[in-house]
Amino acid sequence: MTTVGAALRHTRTAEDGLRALGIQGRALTPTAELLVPGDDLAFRVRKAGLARLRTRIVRADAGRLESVLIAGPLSELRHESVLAEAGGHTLLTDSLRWTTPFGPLGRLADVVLGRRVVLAVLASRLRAVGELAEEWAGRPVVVGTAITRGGRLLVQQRHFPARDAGKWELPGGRVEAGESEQDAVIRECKEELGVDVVPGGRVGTDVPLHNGMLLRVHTAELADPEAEPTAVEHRAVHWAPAAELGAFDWLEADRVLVHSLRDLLA
Ligand SMILES: Nc1nc2c([nH]c(=O)n2[C@H]2C[C@H](O)[C@@H](COP(=O)(O)OP(=O)(O)OP(=O)(O)O)O2)c(=O)[nH]1
Repeated sequence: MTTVGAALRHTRTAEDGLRALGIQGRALTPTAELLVPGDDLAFRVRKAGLARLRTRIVRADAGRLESVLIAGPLSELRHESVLAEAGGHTLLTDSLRWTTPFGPLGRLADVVLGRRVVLAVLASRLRAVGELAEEWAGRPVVVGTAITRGGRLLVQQRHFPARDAGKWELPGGRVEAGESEQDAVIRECKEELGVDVVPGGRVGTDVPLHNGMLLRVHTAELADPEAEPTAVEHRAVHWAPAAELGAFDWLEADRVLVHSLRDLLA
């Protein structure tokens, strides 16, 4: 489900899903490939007689992507995509609510044109999400660990390789052959921080990495709450409150998880 969640947040899904129908859509925030709250999308929808629309992502976590209209010829538009596990599959439910400002005539255009376009866009987007999620599903996984204590998150500063030196990340590393993700979390935290942790659930969506792997973050608590993690392989470790999380010079992939990590602490 978290891989589907990542595909749903990917700018390629938003753009390709629409392009297939001759609708031009583009993410206005190209710095991240996964959309984060605050990112805007711009659309030009000729088929429905609508000129330009601009929407803003207001939520992007493991189970939900939400956007609202911020400019365009509708009085209101809200799009929610909700993911749920269903018998080994991931179920995606889309709901779109919009209001046209043109009275009865607008409502007629809605029924005749609007709904048809919306359904076609959703079907095309669903295909794009499925393709991307399938492409990522076989990737090797890097686990990241969100260790929390007293409303703070443990973050660590990399020492190497040179291009990442000074950047901040979560403890973790590659899952080895035959190892479960939870076991990898326990092993990496022992190696990197010298502490035992108890893994919990998941946080945020997966994040595709440029090296062909998939970053997947698990929550964890210290087995001994009094234990002090130390920087065994890293330059520094730090317990960060939610308000500090936006200020770190994160590895690029972690940046798109900051809002989910903040929610975890809230
Ligand atoms: N551990 C960790 N790795 C991350 C994060 N974000 C991110 O992009 N990565 C990338 C950096 C690396 O390309 C890859 C895993 O790196 P690593 O050096 O921690 O993994 P490892 O211990 O298994 O690697 P190695 O030293 O055995 O070569 O994942 C993160 O938050 N934590």
